[in-house]
Amino acid sequence: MSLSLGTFSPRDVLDVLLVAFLIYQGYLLVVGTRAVNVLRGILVFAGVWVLARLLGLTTLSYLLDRAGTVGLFALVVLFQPELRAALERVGRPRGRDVGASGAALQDLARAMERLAERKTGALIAIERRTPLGEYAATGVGLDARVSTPFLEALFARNAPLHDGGVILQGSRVVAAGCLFPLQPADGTYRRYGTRHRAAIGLSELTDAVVLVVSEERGSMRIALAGRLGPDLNGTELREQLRALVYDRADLAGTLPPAPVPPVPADRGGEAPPGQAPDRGQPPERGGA
Ligand SMILES: Nc1ncnc2c1ncn2[C@@H]1O[C@H](COP(=O)(O)OP(=O)(O)OP(=O)(O)O)[C@@H](O)[C@H]1O
Repeated sequence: MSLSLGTFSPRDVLDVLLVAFLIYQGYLLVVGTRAVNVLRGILVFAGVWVLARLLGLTTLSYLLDRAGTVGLFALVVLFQPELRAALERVGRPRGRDVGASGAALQDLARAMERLAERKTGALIAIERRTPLGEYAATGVGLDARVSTPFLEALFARNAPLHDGGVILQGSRVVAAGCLFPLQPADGTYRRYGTRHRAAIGLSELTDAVVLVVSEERGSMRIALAGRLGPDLNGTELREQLRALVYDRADLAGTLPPAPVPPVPADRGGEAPPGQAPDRGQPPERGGA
């Protein structure tokens, strides 16, 4: 592309617009996921590299040059899930019912309430911009309308697909019995069981809104952007769902985090002074 205005053709404009569109789509794909942090790291790296070149720091520039070449390959490995998600998004058939409706919200919230009342554990991920195809592939593919009885039946004890997570795309249930990535057991949420850590883990790697009903406590919570929110009642759940999914808002920063239970001394931590153990949290377990 020529930089001279005289030779700046409509084709160049199209070229620039397409590149801008691709960059924007890439941004939409990674925003709200851990890839954003990696991108920030790359920007810092690039900044240091430019600075080293400007200042004529030959050894540092040489090292960063070499690291950059290797880094390109490392990026492909590192961003493999995001790259796969991007291709999946491009190849996704159009015209399916991927838009969520108010009726689906009510049915979903009602199902959550009923599951919580009966203390039936449940894990439901709602896809937003990051495609969840790779996680759906770990379970059983479905194509059903979101409805209260259907969701209740999926998680009913002894139901064949009650183990694992369910994935929703808009008003459709697209998979059940799925394996979500577990948040490491040595992280902030180490006192939580695997259902909660799977919810947090998926929300950390994608921008999905992940709902959890605790079998032990009958509580309803939302995991978003790697954080687990507090217990919600039905009204709060509906409000959050409407804002996060059905109005397509980006409220990743506004989800109030759940209080993190103190770590007992026998696990290398101490309860903060004067703080009583939080009996509202899932109890310690021997092995998840
Ligand atoms: N990686 C995972 N992906 C999806 N679901 C999972 C995963 N790991 C565990 N689960 C689900 O969580 C269930 C076990 O939950 P567990 O009791 O360990 O967690 P918890 O967070 O304490 O939840 P609860 O409060 O409901 O007991 C499993 O039976 C399974 O259905």
